[in-house]
Amino acid sequence: MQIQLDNLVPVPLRDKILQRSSEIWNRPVTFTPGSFTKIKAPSGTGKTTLVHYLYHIRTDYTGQVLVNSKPWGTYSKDAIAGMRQEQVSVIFQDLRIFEQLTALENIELKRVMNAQPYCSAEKVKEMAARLNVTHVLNQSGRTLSYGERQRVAIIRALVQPFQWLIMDEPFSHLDEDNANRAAQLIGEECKARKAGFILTDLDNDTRFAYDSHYNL
Ligand SMILES: Nc1ncnc2c1ncn2[C@@H]1O[C@H](COP(=O)(O)OP(=O)(O)OP(=O)(O)O)[C@@H](O)[C@H]1O
Repeated sequence: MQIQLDNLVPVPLRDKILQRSSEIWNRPVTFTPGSFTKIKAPSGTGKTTLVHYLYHIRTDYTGQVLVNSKPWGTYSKDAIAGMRQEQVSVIFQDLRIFEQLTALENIELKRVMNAQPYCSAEKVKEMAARLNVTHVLNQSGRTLSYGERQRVAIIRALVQPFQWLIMDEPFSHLDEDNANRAAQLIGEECKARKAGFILTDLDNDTRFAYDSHYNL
């Protein structure tokens, strides 16, 4: 799955963006399949906006987001749903944990979406143990801490097949040890699928051997 940007500019940020230079906005960008890609930007400059455009849940932009050379908007709802099940996974900044479900149910919901689940239930337990959330798997989403939610959201994103993983500040609620554990797991899972990722963050970091860096 190829993702490209063609002179993408968010309508609400148009004036601000056109006053400065950016390595993402208002220019052609091709994300190389399989590459580990970091997009760095200060708070409030559009990281979450970009992630929502890449996952096609917001479309208030000029220019285009191209998926396999076709604008997102030209795909049918079924085709988009299929791509979100098989080809592109996401970790939102606001995590989107269903509070009426347990942590494990949040993960299972995604795991069994494919008739042939990509991950076994056993594998979920292994990932939970690696990220130190085994003890909260049966706890209500409502009562999870933000750090626990973030780790559950990471596991949930990793139980499906994907060619691209899109992550919006995925370690923002984690201490150093848990962030490193999560990064290691994400890196392994991407390599196992020969998948790439696009990660947004505020600062420089050395958690991954990034193939590409962009300033938003
Ligand atoms: N739907 C919208 N309509 C108008 N303005 C918006 C909309 N969504 C976000 N903004 C504004 O766009 C700017 C960028 O927001 P965004 O959430 O993308 O930034 P961010 O880089 O992810 O920030 P943070 O690091 O604080 O999470 C902010 O000034 C925000 O107030």
